[in-house]
Amino acid sequence: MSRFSPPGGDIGSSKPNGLAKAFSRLDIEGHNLPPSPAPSSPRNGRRYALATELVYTEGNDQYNASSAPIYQSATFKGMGNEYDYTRSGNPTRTHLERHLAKIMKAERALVVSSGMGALDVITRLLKPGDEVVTGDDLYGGTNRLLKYLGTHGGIIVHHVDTTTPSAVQAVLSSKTAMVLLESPTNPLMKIIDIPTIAEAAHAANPAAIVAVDNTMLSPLLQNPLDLGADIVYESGTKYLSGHHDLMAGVMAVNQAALGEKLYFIINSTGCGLSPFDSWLLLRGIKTLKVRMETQQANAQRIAEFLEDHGFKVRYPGLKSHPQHALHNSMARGAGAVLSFETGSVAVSEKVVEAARLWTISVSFGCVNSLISMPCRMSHASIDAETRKQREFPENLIRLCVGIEDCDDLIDDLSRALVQAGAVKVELDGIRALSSGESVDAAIDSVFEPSPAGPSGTAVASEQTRGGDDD
Ligand SMILES: Cc1ncc(COP(=O)(O)O)c(C=O)c1O
Ligand SMILES: N[C@@H](CCSC[C@H](N)C(=O)O)C(=O)O
Repeated sequence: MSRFSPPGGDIGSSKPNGLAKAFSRLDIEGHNLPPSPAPSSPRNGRRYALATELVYTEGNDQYNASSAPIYQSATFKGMGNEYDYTRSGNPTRTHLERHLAKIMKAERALVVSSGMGALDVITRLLKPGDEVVTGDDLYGGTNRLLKYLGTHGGIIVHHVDTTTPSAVQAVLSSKTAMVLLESPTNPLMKIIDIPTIAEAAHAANPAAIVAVDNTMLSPLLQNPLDLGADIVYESGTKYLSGHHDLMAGVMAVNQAALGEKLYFIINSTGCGLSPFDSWLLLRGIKTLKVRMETQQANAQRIAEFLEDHGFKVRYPGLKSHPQHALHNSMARGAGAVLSFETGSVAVSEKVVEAARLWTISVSFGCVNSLISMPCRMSHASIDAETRKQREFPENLIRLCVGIEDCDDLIDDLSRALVQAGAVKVELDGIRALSSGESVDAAIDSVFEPSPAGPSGTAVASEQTRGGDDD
């Protein structure tokens, strides 16, 4: 029996039930959705809104458990049943996968042990001699895996500026087996024209697979499958789970054959998500909308705050973002990651260290706000020479905005900027240093008796990280 179309489709059941019959696979918009623990179409055929789908899952567990049970079992008794061994399939994982297929508007979703695990599964579709076209701003781990495949797997990888479709077009050919995109990119927040590039890739080679990493936005804000991608994947470690308490990778497709290939690799390599992590991820997904909306609103305010104070800020929610309109044509929001520059690596390090509410940490998507320096942390695996060639700003600070009170976040950031000497303190507030302005002078000006600055400025010269309450 295919794991894709089990009878009944509900957790804890191997028998057909009424739901599969009552709800057509095709909704009114023509989405061909899998049998699922959460019916996509209410009785009038209209699709439920995502907010409803995120929280609504249904099962026919023998005790009517309202929370999907965790099938913490490696093996299942019997012969020829739907489940025999958790590497091949587990009811808790299946429940999550069907729920994800629904919210990702996909025919099939699959979950593995990390985002990198998902990319490993996807790139196992390649064979030696195949060409991959990808960006010049990518998550460091993605860059690392592609470099490994280029060195040891006989894959030819083209890193080009994917913000310029003509640069992509120039390297596309019948040998292009995969186009791998992030939009927004991590950490420069560049926006990629997914529909245009997907169309060009398929024109160059109809068999080419366009894979889009949607980690930055989650299915709440962007659906790359609707934009021409063949595979969308995400690090479920980030927004989908939301609490930095699990690692997961998610893939979704609309082509059944492609789904079967990915499933074959997962079963063969044994990277399927564990039952407990599947359950945790299912729980996290339910609050995706409320978390992301608060995080995004905070991010927008913080991006505007930094821009208003003279910093170069990269956030697609800002009108000044060069691809603001393109982003809005593909997505329903700008997400909650932004990056900005101070103009000096030393100053940026001081800002990161001076922040208190903003935890120094890699990753993003958590309810807590995080601050990092990509070149020292998440992107340190890209060697310095390559970063230089790709004009990666070493002084870049990345902010991953959480759900805290936004005024508290801005106060803490203001104080850190002042304390680090990233700003001049003027009569009417703080201002980013212009290029050539001395950091020392700015620091001196903080220590001089000066009129009160903005909120947080007055304490800046007294507090240090690890001070009074640490
Ligand atoms: C954009 C992006 N894709 C993929 C990954 C990999 O995910 P994971 O850490 O879950 O392996 C990360 C971060 O790690 C990421 O930032
Ligand atoms: N040491 C890790 C760094 C993980 S970075 C996680 C995340 N994608 C981010 O962008 O912060 C590694 O080497 O992979």
